[in-house]
Amino acid sequence: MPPGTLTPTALTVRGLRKTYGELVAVDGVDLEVRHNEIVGLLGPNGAGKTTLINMILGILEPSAGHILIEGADLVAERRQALEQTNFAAIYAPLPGNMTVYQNLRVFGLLYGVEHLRAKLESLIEEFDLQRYRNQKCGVLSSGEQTRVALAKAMLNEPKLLLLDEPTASLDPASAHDIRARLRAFADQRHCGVLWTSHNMYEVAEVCDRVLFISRGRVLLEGNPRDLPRTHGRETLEDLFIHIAREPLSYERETA
Ligand SMILES: Nc1ncnc2c1ncn2[C@@H]1O[C@H](COP(=O)(O)OP(=O)(O)OP(=O)(O)O)[C@@H](O)[C@H]1O
Repeated sequence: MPPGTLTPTALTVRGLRKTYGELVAVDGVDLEVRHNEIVGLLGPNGAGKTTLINMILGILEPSAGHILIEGADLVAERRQALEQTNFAAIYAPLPGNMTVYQNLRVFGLLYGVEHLRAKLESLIEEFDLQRYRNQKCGVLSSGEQTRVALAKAMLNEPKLLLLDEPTASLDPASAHDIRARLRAFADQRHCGVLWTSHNMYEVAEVCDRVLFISRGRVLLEGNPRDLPRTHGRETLEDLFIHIAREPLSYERETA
């Protein structure tokens, strides 16, 4: 494929499975994330969302299945695949004893970002971090730390962005602002985003498509604005609660 040509998908997952002894945490998941697309990964606590994301990040080894990032196989072409990826989550804060600028610079050097100084300035501007640039990350509020984590996640201009509850600690205005920035990032950079959230209002606003996962399996997939009515529910939250309570009825429906 000629350089610069986009592959059909940012992420393709086939038959992905992860077991811990008897427990099947992820049970044969197939999914795709296309460019310019924000896909919500929804499911109750313990459904397997973080396990799935950790396998896509190459942190956890799958028990079975394949992961392709921008067409590169995560096992056979690991470096090429991971170079196209980045990640942000509240449980993975940046080192607290370094300043915002130092953190972004160190990650920029690790990623081999070209014109790093200019890139850092534009991200500091974009994420409204000017006031905190010389503050140690450990003293920032969780909302401020989230903005730094998102700026870090965009340093290498990933084609696949994995976000585990990116707005969980943000006030409603900041969360709205971050959603708008991520939407713009996906559209302008032709990036695919896989986004986990327990906030159904947010998911309906920002996601192009959602996947409901329960007990490690994808039960439903579709447009978050249409899915509730298709399944006889008023809202995405109603649908979520119903699936979480009665996952077996949806397994039969999709079988
Ligand atoms: N290292 C591990 N060893 C054993 N079991 C694990 C391990 N990691 C996760 N699990 C189990 O795998 C299942 C899926 O966990 P996972 O963290 O992926 O869920 P989740 O959907 O991200 O949940 P939450 O919404 O609460 O973050 C859970 O039952 C969990 O207890």
